Amino acid sequence: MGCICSKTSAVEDSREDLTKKSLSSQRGSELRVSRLNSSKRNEGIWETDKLVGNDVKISLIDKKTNGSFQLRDDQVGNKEIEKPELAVLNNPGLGKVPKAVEGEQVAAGWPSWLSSVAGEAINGWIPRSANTFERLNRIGQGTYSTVYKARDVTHQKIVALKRVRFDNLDPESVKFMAREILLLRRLDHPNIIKLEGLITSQTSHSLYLIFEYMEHDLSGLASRPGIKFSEPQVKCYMQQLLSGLDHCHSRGVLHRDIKGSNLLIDNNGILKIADFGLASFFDPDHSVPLTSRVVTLWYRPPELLLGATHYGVAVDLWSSGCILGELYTGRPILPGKTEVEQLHRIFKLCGSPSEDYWLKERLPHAAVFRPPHRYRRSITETFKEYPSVSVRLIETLLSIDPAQRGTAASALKSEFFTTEPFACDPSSLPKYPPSKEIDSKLRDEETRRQGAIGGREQKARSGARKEKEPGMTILSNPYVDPRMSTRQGQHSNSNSQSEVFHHPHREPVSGFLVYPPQNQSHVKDMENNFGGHIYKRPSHSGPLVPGIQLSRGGKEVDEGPLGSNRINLSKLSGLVSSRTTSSEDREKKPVSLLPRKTIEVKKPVESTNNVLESRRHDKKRHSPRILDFNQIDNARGSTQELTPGGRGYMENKIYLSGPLLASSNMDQMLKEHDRKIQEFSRRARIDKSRGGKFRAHRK
Ligand SMILES: Nc1ncnc2c1ncn2[C@@H]1O[C@H](COP(=O)(O)OP(=O)(O)OP(=O)(O)O)[C@@H](O)[C@H]1O
Repeated sequence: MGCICSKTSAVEDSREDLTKKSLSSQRGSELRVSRLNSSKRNEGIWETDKLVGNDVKISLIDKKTNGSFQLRDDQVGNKEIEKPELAVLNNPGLGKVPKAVEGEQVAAGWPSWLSSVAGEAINGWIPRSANTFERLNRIGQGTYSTVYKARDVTHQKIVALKRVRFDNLDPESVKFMAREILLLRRLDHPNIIKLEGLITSQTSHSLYLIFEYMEHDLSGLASRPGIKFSEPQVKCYMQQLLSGLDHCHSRGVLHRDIKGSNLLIDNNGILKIADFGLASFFDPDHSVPLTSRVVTLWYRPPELLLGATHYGVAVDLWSSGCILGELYTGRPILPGKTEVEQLHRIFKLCGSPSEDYWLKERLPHAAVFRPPHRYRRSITETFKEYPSVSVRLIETLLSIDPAQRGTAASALKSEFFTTEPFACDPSSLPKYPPSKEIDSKLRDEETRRQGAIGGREQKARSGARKEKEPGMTILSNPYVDPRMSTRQGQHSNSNSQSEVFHHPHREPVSGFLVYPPQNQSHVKDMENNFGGHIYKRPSHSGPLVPGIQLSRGGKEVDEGPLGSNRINLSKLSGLVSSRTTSSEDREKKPVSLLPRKTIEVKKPVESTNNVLESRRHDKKRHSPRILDFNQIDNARGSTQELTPGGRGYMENKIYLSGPLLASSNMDQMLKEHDRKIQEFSRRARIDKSRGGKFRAHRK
């Protein structure tokens, strides 16, 4: 709650209603505005900016920071404005600042393409010059960025520089990037990565975000061989994650991409939420449609998979539940390869939604994704080896109904944190060598390379023998990812197709390791629950998983749910939540050999407050999609039937050669073949003796 009090000069201290008329008359004049944002009251001097026709679109400019916000119609006429900043930030048009400010920004060294489109994001800051940094090594490679370790020569400290990929000639692309900056500037919490500044120049076409340097990310730590997390350590990480999320949510920010590689950890055990590239402002009281194509697939809640466009904090809580499960089991708990498989895994673990849910939520893809039969919830059984308080928190966070997931604040008060063993102090955590997702990827690449060399040598040795074996089965399964063996210390046989959920304690491998098991029965449970599929680590960082179709730059070809489309489930991979799509991406035509069943999906109404989101989707190809949910149940663990990227069997190169003809026919065919050869050589001899030229086509 907040209120606009009065004009500073004329009506100081006298409250005045915000009517169209009063604001109109105050145009260009100063207002003193009190804003109450959660527990904190902010004061600023505001100036009315513009009125647009009869449609009241009133922007107020904060004179202190030059930030602006736009009043919604329903706020006009009220003295009290709740969280006014939300109105600005959900509206991409308000990244702009007045021309005069733009001029000042350019004079301060900002490039005009940035100032003209996203002036608000850089307001009050001065760009840092690239030559005050010494770039060291590359420490992160995302879909949308490359992250470097660097030395800030001016301040003599190590920082992380994130070079964001965007097209500076495309205002939408710039605004999208600017939103990340704007969001980061609004957040201030020990468990949220701090944006310290920006590097660019008037003539530069690129932009670097300067962050405090963090030695690890949770994904990197998890995949480091030999690292075992204790119960207090799991609680310590979860406490920090939920505290950071609580701060985001209380400031009206949804992260929308909580996953291990976005949870950074420093050498003092402090966890910070990073990567706000998919984050968005939201206002629980004035819900506006948002895209459902967010959150990396394995951490994406069912409502988003079902196409929800009105959602809130519960999406981040679901992802946190996945992280908690992962901390215990030592590996991702819902590693789907396609959206349909993801939903299937969710239903198998969390139960399928109730009749009420389908009726109440009316989700766009409900008719398409509704499973043919009901699934029983099996979280308690699946995690029965783990402390009951932890399982209860997993149960809450992984509720199918978003309303049942509670809030980050309520999770922080749960028995998980109030019963022993308590969360440990971050500073007491073990010190690890630098561990980043990129390190584990490099390790995995090396393993794969070694595997390939070994494979070639092996092939050379056995090649002659193989050639003499007609009808031999050549199986090449691109889904078998050598990283599996790195991460899990298992599946040395690359043709294996079954997922075994080894208990971390039994299997001394990398991952989140906690309690010793009492027995091994859960391993079987996990096998059962997870359908025997090989899992791949979803990543924003390019197609390390062979066979998963990611376009150039590692971006998924996103066919967002907005638009009158047909759904192609073989194509609905969505491991990555796409932010932009190149024209090249759009031209790619995936081949699917799956049986086709097409369904029309209605285009949801897009809010004007969500123009940025919708424009991103407008750019994307809206080609037909195909769906067959039932196939998942029939898949019996075979990855052939789940073809991310829609490449189908052909591109997976699964050749099953074998006797094509009955043996009696074969004898006859060989005899005929022999006869023809003899006939040809006889005619060739005759031709030669006649001095004529042998013509192969002669009969
Ligand atoms: N402040 C930092 N300190 C150290 N490493 C960092 C920092 N920020 C990011 N990284 C590393 O870079 C990786 C990629 O960063 P980030 O997630 O922000 O980029 P992205 O392009 O959005 O990636 P993604 O495709 O996963 O969304 C992280 O997983 C992390 O390992």
